Amino acid sequence: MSRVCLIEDDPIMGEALVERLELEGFSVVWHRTGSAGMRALAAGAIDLAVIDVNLPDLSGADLFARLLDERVRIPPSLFMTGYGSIEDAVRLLKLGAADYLTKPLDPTALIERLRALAGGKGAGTDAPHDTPLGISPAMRHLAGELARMARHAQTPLLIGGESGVGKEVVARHLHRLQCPDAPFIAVNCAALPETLIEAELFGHEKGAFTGADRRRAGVFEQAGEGILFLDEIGDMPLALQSRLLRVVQDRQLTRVGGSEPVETPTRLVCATHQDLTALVREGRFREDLYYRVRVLEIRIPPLRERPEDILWLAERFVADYGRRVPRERRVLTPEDRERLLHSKWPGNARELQHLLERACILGQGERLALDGALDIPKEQGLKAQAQASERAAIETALVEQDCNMTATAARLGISRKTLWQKMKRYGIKRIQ
Ligand SMILES: Nc1ncnc2c1ncn2[C@@H]1O[C@H](COP(=O)(O)OP(=O)(O)OP(=O)(O)O)[C@@H](O)[C@H]1O
Repeated sequence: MSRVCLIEDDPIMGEALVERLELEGFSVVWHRTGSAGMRALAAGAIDLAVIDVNLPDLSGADLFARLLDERVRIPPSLFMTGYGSIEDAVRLLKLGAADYLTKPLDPTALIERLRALAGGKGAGTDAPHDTPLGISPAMRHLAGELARMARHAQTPLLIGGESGVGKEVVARHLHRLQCPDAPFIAVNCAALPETLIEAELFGHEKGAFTGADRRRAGVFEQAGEGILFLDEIGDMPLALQSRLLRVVQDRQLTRVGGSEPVETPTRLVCATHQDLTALVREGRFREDLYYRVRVLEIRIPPLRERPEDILWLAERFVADYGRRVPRERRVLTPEDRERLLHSKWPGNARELQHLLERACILGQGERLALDGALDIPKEQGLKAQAQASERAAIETALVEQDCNMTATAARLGISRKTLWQKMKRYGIKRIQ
């Protein structure tokens, strides 16, 4: 059953719409202010939104723009505008709204548009936007598991799965379900130098080591009652594993150079693309910590094992591009879809995302340029693949930073000069 979020302040119209939508088989949550509606949309688990443009606290257009700024995954949204507010409607369409209907509203037209947006299947069926993680049976099941796990707010969770499969996306989804108002802090254990991990995790007291000129909270403390996401937990050095174990066991930590214990209510969510059992057998991961971090466990299947999600993800990535670069709205053709379905996606969702980003950037009009973007044959070896991935990263950063060279270079962690040289080498043009 499709879930509709109705944001409408008029009590009579609101009541009537709720009644009609429910009669038509939709499940409805009704909010009378823009801020309450925004919170509901940000919390996810909504398939479609119907939003009045004139709300008491903020306009529907501002609500939509704010959600975009916060990079919330917004469900297909229909706006209801008063007669004569066509400018608002145009602005909304440019921002990525699905459509608008003018008041006085024709409820039957509204239902038809909602059915079309729910995948043409109507309410009560499995719409493409039914879950925030994917439409495959595996991802639907996983979404259900996460909803249950969210109720056990202190139990550690281990997320397994190949690289790029969406482990952080799943952790963030759990956060939205469990504690959207508390922090979500992500740390990649593989990316931190060994000497820094301890202070980064547990914080340090003033004078704990050279350069520690003030007390600093570690990520555990920063996460507070929220979630600490430790990515690549298999790469954590053994010495630190025992410290982490004590913190998870005792639910308190001691800062580096300190002696006072500090309580930690944080939920630990760890992720790994490695086989932790094998690491335990090889003596590279502590067995006791292994049991402690995997009290709850989920494994995200690779994309090739859930082909139903390929086009679902693809549509989202293309729509994301359209939201970020509204003047360039691209649409997948049936041939594009066919080609995407036939790839094996060894790099999973991340590979699909990079490919589509690149194909959108290179595309023209409504067409994506899948040619070339798709053909990075593995036979060309690691160098060609690394270059293709470097090129995609540069193009993505350029789009995200609106082609601002300084910001793009900073985002990529390289100098402007290096960025220019690489753009020249790859023939990347600044697209304004
Ligand atoms: N269900 C999803 N919906 C939308 N985007 C997704 C989904 N799954 C993955 N992605 C996108 O794919 C990319 C990779 O996802 P993510 O970083 O969560 O993977 P990961 O498994 O944590 O990767 P790694 O093992 O390399 O850390 C991200 O940019 C993410 O936005």
